[in-house]
Amino acid sequence: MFFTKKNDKPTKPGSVRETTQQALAHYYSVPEDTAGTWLHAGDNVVTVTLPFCAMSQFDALQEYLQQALADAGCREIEVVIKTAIPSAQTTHPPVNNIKNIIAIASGKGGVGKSTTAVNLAYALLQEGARVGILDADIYGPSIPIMLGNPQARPASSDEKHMQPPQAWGLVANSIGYLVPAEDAAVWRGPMASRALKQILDETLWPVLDYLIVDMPPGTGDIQLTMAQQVPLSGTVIVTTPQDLALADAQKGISMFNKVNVPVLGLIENMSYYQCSQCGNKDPIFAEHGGEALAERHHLPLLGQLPLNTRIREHGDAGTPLVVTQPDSELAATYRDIARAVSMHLALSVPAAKAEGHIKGDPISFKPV
Ligand SMILES: Nc1ncnc2c1ncn2[C@@H]1O[C@H](COP(=O)(O)OP(=O)(O)OP(=O)(O)O)[C@@H](O)[C@H]1O
Repeated sequence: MFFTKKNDKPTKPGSVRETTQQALAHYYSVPEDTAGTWLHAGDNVVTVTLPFCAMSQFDALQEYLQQALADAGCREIEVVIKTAIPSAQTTHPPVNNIKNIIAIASGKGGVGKSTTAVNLAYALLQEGARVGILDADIYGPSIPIMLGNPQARPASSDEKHMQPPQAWGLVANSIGYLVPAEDAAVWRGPMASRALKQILDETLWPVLDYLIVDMPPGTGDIQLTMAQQVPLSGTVIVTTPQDLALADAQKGISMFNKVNVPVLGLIENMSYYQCSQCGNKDPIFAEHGGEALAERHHLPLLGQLPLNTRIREHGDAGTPLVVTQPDSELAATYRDIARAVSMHLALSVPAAKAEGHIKGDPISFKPV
């Protein structure tokens, strides 16, 4: 896939810039012109500024580029790798301090959308991005429990704006922090979407590369209104491999297409059961469902996650797996998906022309 490392190397000799450009294009399977826009070649230093987060690959990428330069006879060149994530263009005005809002959606309930949203948010954080999460699941907010801070309350000094709670470096806001569950459960559609917009606009978000929005399940009026109200850079659809979930995921794709929100790809959750004792993989639902759906819509399958007891246990305990077991194979899979989401957004959605909405310190915000 486009976000994984290739084993063979280009051998053509050339200047520092040309060699680095070719090697970088090869490493990420992108056109050379694209790789060229990420490069600055100075006298003895080449600086690569990636428009996506991929911190776990920095060492390997640096070594790969250095080797390509050495092979081309360019010696003693320092390779510096950085990340600068741009704001993607959106049809609606952006939210202060947020570069990109990515919705995590599913046509069907219970497919693991919230679990995926939380672990993906931490995986993006581990890949070097600044990340927040917004629980838009007004009727069933589960993010506070999954972050282990259901008692947290956003602080407010002016009764108008909220300082979002934090958990392990992730800033978060949720209707679950603000009103008792039984109150929100009886809200009608317009009130629920107004509440979401209000939380989004009235939270004092620090500068974020990505705000992950955990959408309510389904493709009804509420979801449609929310998708229209929030300036989304893109959406990721979570599905399981069964036919029923796939049919609903298809409806989700159509809904976002209708409101012109780019669908960045699919994540197949519970792709197979993985025994926690022996590691054996068993496709208990169905096989290749996500792959087929992705192919049909010309979308990337951004990753596949197993049905694994540890994922559920960590979600229930409020100790997200990616945070508490960062060295596990599962956490590495979430990071692969995070890099794929970030890279796909950077490559497929044009960057905004200006970033006037990035103001810095949220304390300096003027009341709206
Ligand atoms: N890959 C997985 N392996 C094991 N359990 C999982 C996995 N993904 C999610 N779960 C579990 O499945 C249940 C439903 O997950 P989650 O709440 O994330 O789904 P959802 O799609 O957000 O649900 P809702 O539609 O209610 O918002 C939870 O108990 C969660 O821990």
